[in-house]
Amino acid sequence: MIIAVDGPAASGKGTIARALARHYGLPHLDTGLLYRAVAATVLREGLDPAVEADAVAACGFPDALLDDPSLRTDEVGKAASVVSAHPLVRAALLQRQRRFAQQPGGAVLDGRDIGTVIAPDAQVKLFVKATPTIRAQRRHLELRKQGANVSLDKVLADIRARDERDSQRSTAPMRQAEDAAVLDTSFLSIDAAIQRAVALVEERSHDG
Ligand SMILES: Nc1ncnc2c1ncn2[C@@H]1O[C@H](COP(=O)(O)OP(=O)(O)O)[C@@H](O)[C@H]1O
Ligand SMILES: Nc1ccn([C@@H]2O[C@H](COP(=O)(O)OP(=O)(O)O)[C@@H](O)[C@H]2O)c(=O)n1
Repeated sequence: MIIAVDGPAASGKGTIARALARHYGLPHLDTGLLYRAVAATVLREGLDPAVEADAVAACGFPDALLDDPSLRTDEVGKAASVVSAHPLVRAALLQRQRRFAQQPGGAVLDGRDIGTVIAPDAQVKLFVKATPTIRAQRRHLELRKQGANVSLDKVLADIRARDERDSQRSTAPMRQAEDAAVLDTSFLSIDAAIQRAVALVEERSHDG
């Protein structure tokens, strides 16, 4: 079974995807990390995320970089959103994600375009969302725990800018697949959101 989990920043899609992978004993890929690895490589080399050739040159990053906690910073997230708009960057990362999705036994992937581009035939597609204010509060808390000193207003402005860039780009924009089930986590605890996600997977995987 392939489970595709998409949604905007800090909606809770990673938390849900990890929990589903555990529940069903499936491997999980956080595809945002691939774009973050490209972005971190570009920034480290003093190159410009907005220049497509600079970002493409960074697509050969070593696998070990995916475990680096510095990929989780806000600065890298923002640059990831910039590099991910380049069609050649998306093309360079496509096969790796498709191979992961199509491994025998299935997989859980989370990102922005899993249900629409990477695994359009996935048996189960979830689109996880929450209001921008709630997502900003969650991300703010996370950044504070990392020791970052940033205001809630700034985090909210960044979330809105990222939503805009991710949904307006021409290649593989973030959007809900027509056959995706929406899971709004705004007023759900983490446990309740996971329970709801498992219930949706059960419903959908028995449908067809
Ligand atoms: N339903 C929820 N209620 C409260 N906090 C949540 C919920 N889901 C996730 N979080 C927290 O919000 C932050 C972002 O969640 P995450 O799953 O990483 O989002 P995404 O992968 O969509 O960016 C994390 O700190 C996570 O623990
Ligand atoms: N499948 C994906 C996953 C991430 N991305 C991009 O990568 C950026 C970082 O993704 P992420 O999932 O790590 O970010 P968060 O949602 O955790 O903040 C996003 O803003 C997207 O621009 C993408 O374009 N396609």
